[in-house]
Amino acid sequence: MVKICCIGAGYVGGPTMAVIALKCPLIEVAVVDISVSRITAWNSDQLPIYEPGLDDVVKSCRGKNLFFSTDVEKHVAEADIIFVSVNTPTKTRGLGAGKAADLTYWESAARMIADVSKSDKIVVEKSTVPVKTAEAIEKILTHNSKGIKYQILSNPEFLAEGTAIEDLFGPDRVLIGGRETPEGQKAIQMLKDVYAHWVPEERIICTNLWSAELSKLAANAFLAQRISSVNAMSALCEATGADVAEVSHAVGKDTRIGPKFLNASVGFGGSCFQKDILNLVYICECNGLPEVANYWKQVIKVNDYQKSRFVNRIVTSMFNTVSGKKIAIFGFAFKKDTGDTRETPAIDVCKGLLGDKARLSIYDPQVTEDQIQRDLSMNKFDWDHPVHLQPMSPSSVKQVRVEWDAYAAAKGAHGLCILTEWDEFKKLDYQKIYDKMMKPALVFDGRNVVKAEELREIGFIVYSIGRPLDP
Ligand SMILES: NC(=O)C1=CN([C@@H]2O[C@H](COP(=O)(O)OP(=O)(O)OC[C@H]3O[C@@H](n4cnc5c(N)ncnc54)[C@H](O)[C@@H]3O)[C@@H](O)[C@H]2O)C=CC1
Ligand SMILES: O=C(O)[C@H]1O[C@H](OP(=O)(O)OP(=O)(O)OC[C@H]2O[C@@H](n3ccc(=O)[nH]c3=O)[C@H](O)[C@@H]2O)[C@H](O)[C@@H](O)[C@@H]1O
Repeated sequence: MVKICCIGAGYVGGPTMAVIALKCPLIEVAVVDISVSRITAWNSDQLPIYEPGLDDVVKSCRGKNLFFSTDVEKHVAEADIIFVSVNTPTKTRGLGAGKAADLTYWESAARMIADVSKSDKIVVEKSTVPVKTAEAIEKILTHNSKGIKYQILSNPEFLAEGTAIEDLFGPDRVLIGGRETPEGQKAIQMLKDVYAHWVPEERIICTNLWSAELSKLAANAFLAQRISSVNAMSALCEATGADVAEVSHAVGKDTRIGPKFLNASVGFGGSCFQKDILNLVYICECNGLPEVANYWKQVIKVNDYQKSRFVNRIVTSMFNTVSGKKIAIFGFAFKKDTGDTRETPAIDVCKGLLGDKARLSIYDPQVTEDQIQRDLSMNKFDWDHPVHLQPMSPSSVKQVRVEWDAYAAAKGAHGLCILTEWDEFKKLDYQKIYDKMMKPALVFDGRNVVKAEELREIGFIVYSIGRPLDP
C-alpha cells in the first residue's frame, strides 16, 4: 500500500489530502502538523476550516485511510510520498523584506525529512514557492542523506477557497513538474498515478520543475491582474456614468477574454494573490528585470487604490467625517463561503474608517469576534504563520463591536458597508434595516450584491462600485 504524508494541515493540506483519501481507498494518507489545536480540530466534529462539502469527505474516510496526527516524524518516516503544504509567508525582516517569500517553515520541514527518513522518498512541493526552490530543497535533503534517494516534484495547488472540494473533484488541470532524468520521470509517473484515480489523463500536465513552480505564481498574477483591470475600469465608470457590470459583460463576451473573474469589487483579498505577486516582483528584481517587476507591482497598487478609494467615498459621502458615527460592516471574510480573513479587504477598509474615528459594528456569518479583533490589531503579514506562533493581539479595538445578526449590526448606524458577497445579504429585509438606521441612511456596496434601485426606492442613498452615482 502506497503511503502518503502531508506536512501542514491547513486550507490546502486538509482538503487536498481528504480528497486523495476519498478517491484512492487503497492509499493511506496521514496529514500532520505542529499545531496541536489544528490537528485536534481535524479529529473532531468541528473542523478547523469552513469549506462547503469538506465535512462529508472527511467523515467518509477519517479513521479508515485518512489520519490527522501531530506525530510528524513517525508519518514522515513511513511515507513513500511526502507533500509539503506549510506556510510560505512574505518576509517581514532582512533581505527582501515586504516582498520575498519566507521559507523558514519549508526549510525546517525539509531538514526534518532529511533527519528522520530511512527509505527513498518523493517530496512534493504543494506550498506556493519561488521558482528554483526545489534546487534549495534538494540541497538540504541530499546533504548528509545517508544514501537515501530523494526526488523533488512541484505540484502546485490551484483550488480556491469556498469551492475547494468542487475544484479538487474536477480540477481544470493538475500540474506536476519534475527532473528530466529517468528517476525524475518515474517520480512524476508515480504522482500522476495517484491523480489518475479521478482526474482525466489530458488534464494532468507534466513539465520541468521550474515551469511548474513559475506557473503557479503566473496563474495567480494573471487572475489578480484581471481583478485590478476591472477595478481600474470601475473608477473610470464612476467618473463617466458607465456601468462596470455592463462593461464587464460586454468585454467578457469576447471568447478571447472570457467572462470569469471580471467582477468589480472593493479589492481582492485572500492569503495568496498579494503574497504571490510580491514574491514574483522580488524574483523579477533579483533577475535584473525591473520593468517586469514594476508591471506586476501595479496590480497590487491598483488593489490598494481601490480599497482606499472606497474608504474615501464613505467619508466624503458622510459630510467629510465619520468621527463618532456608527458604521455597520456586513461581511468580513475575504470572499463568501469561507471563514478565512487573511488579507481580506475588510481589514484595510475597517482600519481606514477607524483611522477617521468611526465606530464599527461588524457582522459576518462565519468569522468570530476573536478573529476580527486579532485581524484589526495585527501587523501586516503577521497572520501567515502557524497559529501558535502568531503574536497575541495586545488589546481589542474598543470602537469595534461584533454582532451575530445583520439587523443588530445596522441598528442606529449612519452607514452600511457590504464587504463580502454572502448570499444572505441579498435576501435581507432592507426596509426593516432602513427603519432602524439614522437618516440619511447610506449603503456602500463593495461587492455589488444589492439591487441599488430597490434600495433607493426605500429611501437609502446607495453607492455601488463602478455604477452611476446616486444623483
Ligand atoms: N489557501 C489557499 O487557498 C491556497 C494556498 N496555497 C499555498 O499553500 C501553502 C499553505 O497554505 P494554507 O494551507 O492556506 O496555509 P495554512 O496556514 O492554512 O496551513 C499551513 C499549516 O502548516 C503548518 N506548519 C508550518 N510549518 C510546519 C512544520 N514545519 N511542520 C508541520 N506543520 C507545519 C501550520 O501549523 C499550518 O497549520 C502556502 O504556500 C499557500 O501559498 C496554494 C493554493 C491555494
Ligand atoms: O493560490 C491560492 O491561494 C488560490 O488563490 C485564488 O483563490 P482564492 O484566493 O481562494 O479565491 P478567489 O476566488 O480567487 O478570490 C480571491 C479574491 O478576489 C476577489 N475577486 C474574485 C473574482 C472577481 O471577479 N472579483 C474579485 O474581487 C474575491 O472576492 C477574493 O477577495 C485562486 O483563484 C486559486 O486558483 C489559487 O489556488
